[in-house]
Amino acid sequence: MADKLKDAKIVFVVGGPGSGKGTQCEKIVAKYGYTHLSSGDLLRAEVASGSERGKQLQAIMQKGELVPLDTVLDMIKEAMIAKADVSKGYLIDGYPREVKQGEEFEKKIGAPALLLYVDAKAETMVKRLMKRGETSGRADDNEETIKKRLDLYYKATEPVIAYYEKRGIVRKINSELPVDEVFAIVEKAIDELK
Ligand SMILES: Nc1ccn([C@@H]2O[C@H](COP(=O)(O)OP(=O)(O)OP(=O)(O)O)[C@@H](O)[C@H]2O)c(=O)n1
Ligand SMILES: Nc1nc2c(ncn2[C@@H]2O[C@H](COP(=O)(O)OP(=O)(O)O)[C@@H](O)[C@H]2O)c(=O)[nH]1
Ligand SMILES: [Mg+2]
Repeated sequence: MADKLKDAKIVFVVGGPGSGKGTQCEKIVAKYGYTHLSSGDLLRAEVASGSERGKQLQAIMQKGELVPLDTVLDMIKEAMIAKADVSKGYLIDGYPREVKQGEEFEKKIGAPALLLYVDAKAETMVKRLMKRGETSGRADDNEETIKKRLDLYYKATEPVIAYYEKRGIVRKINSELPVDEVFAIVEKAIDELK
């Protein structure tokens, strides 16, 4: 099964909550036809299905904590395999959240060619999430959970960036700029891949 993914072009999209990962991924999809897999969206779909597993996930996500590694990884892998015949490449958005998640991904699926590090100040991220929370309907877009998500990001996810920097595949994107200017930097990084 995993053979299907052997030569897949894989891009990790990493950054704090509200940094603009999803926004940039949409633009990459429109221009390059990559398959966008947001780990958070996959988890929210499971919650929305009302399954027993979904109920457990909801409780964890509402607290801003990380769901068990295998759960997310299995979902991503399944979704990747489903698109393997048509996909030009994969944007893995919001994953890995910790170094261990990256290691397991590489064992079970493959190595990333690029890590897009979407970088914004904490203050900017909080502002964007509070604004998004007005309309997103997301249970975790509230002040208390946002704070926990940020803390966990700095503690668990920033080390992921250092880990891949040693391999020379990190491209840091300043997402304080307007969306289109951010995308101009993103395009350069994606173009280098071809
Ligand atoms: N690999 C992942 C991805 C997501 N989550 C859970 O799903 C929640 C929402 O994830 P995501 O949508 O990626 O949220 P953020 O990164 O906070 O940012 P955004 O929604 O703004 O993209 C996280 O807080 C966490 O509880 C997780 O445990 N493991
Ligand atoms: N000003 C500005 N706002 C942005 C930018 N990128 C995203 N946003 C806004 O910030 C919020 C969070 O963006 P999203 O893509 O969901 O971020 P994610 O949490 O990293 O996936 C959204 O409401 C966007 O409209 C950007 O580059 N500039
Ligand atoms: Mg997102």
